[in-house]
Amino acid sequence: MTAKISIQNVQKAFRIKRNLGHLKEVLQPISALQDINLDVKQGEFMVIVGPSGCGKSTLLDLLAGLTKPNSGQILLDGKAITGPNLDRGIVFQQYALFPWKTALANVEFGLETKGVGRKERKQIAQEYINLVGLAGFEHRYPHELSGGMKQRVAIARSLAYDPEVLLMDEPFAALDAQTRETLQSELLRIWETTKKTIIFITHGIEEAVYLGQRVAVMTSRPGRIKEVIDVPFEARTSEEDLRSNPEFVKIRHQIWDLLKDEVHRAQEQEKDKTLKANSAKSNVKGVASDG
Ligand SMILES: Nc1ncnc2c1ncn2[C@@H]1O[C@H](COP(=O)(O)OP(=O)(O)OP(=O)(O)O)[C@@H](O)[C@H]1O
Repeated sequence: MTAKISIQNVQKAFRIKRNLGHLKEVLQPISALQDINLDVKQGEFMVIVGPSGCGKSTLLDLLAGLTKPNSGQILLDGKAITGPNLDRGIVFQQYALFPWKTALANVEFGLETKGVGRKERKQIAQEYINLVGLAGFEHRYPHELSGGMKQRVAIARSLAYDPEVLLMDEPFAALDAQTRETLQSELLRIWETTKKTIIFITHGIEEAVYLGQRVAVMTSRPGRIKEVIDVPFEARTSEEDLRSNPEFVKIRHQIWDLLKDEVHRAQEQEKDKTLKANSAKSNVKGVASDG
């Protein structure tokens, strides 16, 4: 069976400006992703977890078609992704809602782009407002909604134009712990209702195990897929408290075992980057005062 999404030998590097201690800046390549291979099945909930700076958002941008790989390709239903398209919905950490539009009008937005007529647009948008549990709040503006509610609007907006795949980049990271847990279980319910293929990016191991049918663990930069872990829970949306289930705890440990060295390495890289930046700054100061 063809995968819904197939990431094949993907590499991505950026050229960054570096000041090497004299006033001239040079462009240096930094490798963000290296040899990423991953297939996601139709209707699957795939979570990608990795340390800070390992290239998770870079991978999501590639899936969204916002940037292109330096080599390799990403296929959606067997066809190469060449740019952004309504076949992929994106939910970011920051809500990215239009502040001058109501919740309903925000959800209508993608449908407008798709050319759906006014009446049908309203009706579909209302359905998705209801699906995300916001009935009664459709005429509120973003500034009148809590963080969790704004994120519900963002999810409704991405689903309303019926994308093939939902791409989510740390969508709950900015929310408080209780709102986050509520939205996690709501998202599972929405996933079961809509049967969408979801690729969800997170730092959080518990979030990954709770949401994912499979969890792809990434290495520190340059990001590679270290291992893909199966999370074999049948009824994920059941009332049972999955988080205290011994199997859940076991998988959480297994993922932490895979991640801890990577997190350590990522922290060292971060320290190194800060030290280099500081020493470049003081060199520049030195050169400037000498002159
Ligand atoms: N546009 C860009 N130009 C230069 N470097 C970039 C650019 N985007 C990302 N990078 C670098 O690529 C690496 C991966 O970044 P990315 O944001 O994808 O990581 P991440 O895993 O999403 O991080 P975090 O978890 O902290 O959000 C980082 O070292 C980052 O500094």
